[in-house]
Parts: sequence; C-alpha cells; structure tokens
Amino acid sequence: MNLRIDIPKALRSFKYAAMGIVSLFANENNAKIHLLAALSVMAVGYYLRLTAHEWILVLLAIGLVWMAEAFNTALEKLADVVSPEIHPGIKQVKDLAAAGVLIMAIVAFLTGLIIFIPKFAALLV
Ligand SMILES: Nc1ncnc2c1ncn2[C@@H]1O[C@H](COP(=O)(O)OP(=O)(O)OP(=O)(O)O)[C@@H](O)[C@H]1O
Repeated sequence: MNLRIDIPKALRSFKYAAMGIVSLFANENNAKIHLLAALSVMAVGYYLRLTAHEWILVLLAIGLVWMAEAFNTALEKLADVVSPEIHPGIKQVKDLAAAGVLIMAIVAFLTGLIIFIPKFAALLV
C-alpha cells in the first residue's frame, strides 16, 4: 500500500475540474440560466437576511442543481461522441440525464418557496 499523496497530481486534477466549471457556465445555455437564477436567489437571500441554516439549504439546493447540470452536460457530450447519429438508446440516455436536472430544479424551487414565502409575507405585514 502506497500512502504517499501526489500533491502536483491533485493540483492538476483541481485545475481540470475548474476548467470544467468555466466551460459549463461559459458554453451551456441551461447552465447559464441556472447561474443567473442562483445569483438572483442569493441577492434576494442577502436582502432578506437569511439565517445560517437557511443559507445552507439554499446553497445545497443551488450546488445540487449545478452538479446535476454538469453530469447532464457530460453525458450529452459523451453520447454525442459515442453516437452522433440519431439512436433511440441515446434519446433515453439524454432524456434521463435531463430528468435528473429537472427533478433537482423542482426540489430547489420548492425549497426556495418554503424559505422565501414566509419572509416575503413578513415584509407585507
Ligand atoms: N443522438 C440522438 N438520438 C436520439 N435522440 C436524441 C439524440 N440527440 C438528442 N436527442 C433528443 O433531443 C433532446 C435534446 O438533446 P440535446 O443534445 O440537444 O440536448 P439539450 O437539452 O438541447 O442540451 P444542449 O442544447 O446543451 O445540447 C434529447 O433529450 C433527446 O430526446
């Protein structure tokens, strides 16, 4: 067993992952929408002074949507390399990957409603 940790290799992996993040938000339309939505939610959260627990839930929801979007995009790219032509199997793969994003986006939206509706209601009274 080799317990030595290769720091330069870890730093290289980190650099490639960071390049993936940049590519996701620079090139993918849906990721841009998720980024804009997240920044808007965070601005409103700052204005409404969310508690630490509320921030954790909001950030978890945002991070999980972005993660789902990254995996979805990766699967789409892989599918396009493996089978550039129309294929019923590829349709299923892409639809299922997109479903993963949609499921998490719905959960994030509901999380936002539960956190933000009482705060907006309190502003009105
Ligand atoms: N090779 C293919 N074979 C069969 N169906 C496909 C194929 N490519 C795409 N589709 C269908 O078209 C839908 C959209 O695919 P597409 O790759 O354009 O993704 P997208 O959601 O538009 O994302 P993006 O615009 O980032 O590529 C898929 O969910 C799938 O139903």
